[in-house]
Amino acid sequence: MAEKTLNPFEIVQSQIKEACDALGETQEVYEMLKQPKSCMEVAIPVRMDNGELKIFEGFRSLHSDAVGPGKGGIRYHQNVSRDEVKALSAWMTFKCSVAGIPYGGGKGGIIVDPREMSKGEIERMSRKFVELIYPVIGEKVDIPAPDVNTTPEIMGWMVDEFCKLEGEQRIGVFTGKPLAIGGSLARFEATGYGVALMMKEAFRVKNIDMKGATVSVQGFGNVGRFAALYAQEMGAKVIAVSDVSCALVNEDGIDIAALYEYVNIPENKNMIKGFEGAREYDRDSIYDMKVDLFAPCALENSITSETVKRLDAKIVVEGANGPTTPEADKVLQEREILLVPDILSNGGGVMVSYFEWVQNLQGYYWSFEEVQEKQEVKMVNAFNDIYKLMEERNVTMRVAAFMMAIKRVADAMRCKGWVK
Ligand SMILES: NC(=O)C1=CN([C@@H]2O[C@H](COP(=O)(O)OP(=O)(O)OC[C@H]3O[C@@H](n4cnc5c(N)ncnc54)[C@H](O)[C@@H]3O)[C@@H](O)[C@H]2O)C=CC1
Ligand SMILES: O=C(O)CCC(=O)C(=O)O
Repeated sequence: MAEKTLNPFEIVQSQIKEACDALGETQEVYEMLKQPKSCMEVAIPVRMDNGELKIFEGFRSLHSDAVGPGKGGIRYHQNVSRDEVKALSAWMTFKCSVAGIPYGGGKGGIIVDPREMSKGEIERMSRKFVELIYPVIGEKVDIPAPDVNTTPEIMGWMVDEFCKLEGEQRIGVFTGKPLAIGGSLARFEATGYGVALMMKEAFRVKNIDMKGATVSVQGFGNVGRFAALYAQEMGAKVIAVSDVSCALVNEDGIDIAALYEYVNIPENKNMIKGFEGAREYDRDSIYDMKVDLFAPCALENSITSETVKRLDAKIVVEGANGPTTPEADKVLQEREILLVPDILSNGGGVMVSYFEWVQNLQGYYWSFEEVQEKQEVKMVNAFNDIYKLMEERNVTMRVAAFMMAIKRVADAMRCKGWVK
């Protein structure tokens, strides 16, 4: 049977509806949350290296600022769309709420394949994008950060552009910056580290010893590589990883630290293909691995009604945003596979972005260990609260996470008199 929808915006709307119904929330709350407050669309002119002028389409969506300023990354990808950015901004509202940090949700994106551009072209496009979205971002308005294909270096150009327009230092307007200009220690590792912490909690509640437990990770970018690295450090055996180029399998465990070094060699272009410590398959073979835990850390719509049939795992921990479709969600539930949802499990990134922002505003910086300790306490508490709610209300962990998130946002909207 074909999927009802793979449109992430329709998917997030269905998730909001399900949680509002389970909470017995008012129609007003649903109406306020089912779409973003604003979504700016911009045409970004970029002079390419060959002298040609190209126009790229970009977006910045602010889903909600009920709890605080918008917060969320900027994605560069050829499949970015207005609906995708709107959906991602809504997930940010609920992710920040679950994380217990004082932000709403925002997200940005440009329809572009940065692999086809030079560094100079990417820099010019990034700076122009900031100039165009300048009216809707700010340290206390909406605070962007990295996402797919955007890096600390790009955040550096962006913050520089913003501060020039502002005429003063406002470095808290972007997070995920390089350390030399106000980035936080442990931000680069934060999302993947958080995913690994959530793996640890999931193994605990499922009574599976993490030492020697088998794990597969889809995606070996910022999130996937640190999820795999920390999972291995915590004792798990990462037997398969994949990225756009291929899947790598080694039943004795892949040496993730060595693979990390390998992808960082410039000629390997950030890809795992050609690594010698494992067998190579096509990238979708990752779905066929028998493992204790599968972590999708690439893009949306990875686990669909089709691919879910191939999964043989006891736990799924979502590193990506929106990797599981609602139909696949139901199948996982029927098969009693525990799913730790994205708005909880990949919240480590925005949590440490929040710590970066706090450090920027206070002008005083914490050590790597201090940041990771704060992150661990917050994430483990959130896991336990959501797990408890799941048991009490006999719902999935995703519905429980949405219920907790929506309740907090609804309370804020009521306090401001926006809804009854
Ligand atoms: N970077 C961050 O702090 C956060 C990222 N996320 C989400 O995590 C996901 C990954 O983001 P990043 O790691 O930052 O992006 P990235 O650009 O660093 O890496 C993406 C990875 O996915 C791989 N990939 C793409 N298509 C694939 C496919 N069909 N099969 C297998 N691998 C594929 C790429 O090769 C790359 O390894 C996205 O959904 C993003 O929104 C969520 C929270 C925070
Ligand atoms: O670090 C941030 O502010 C946002 C990260 C992000 O875009 C996400 O969690 O999806």
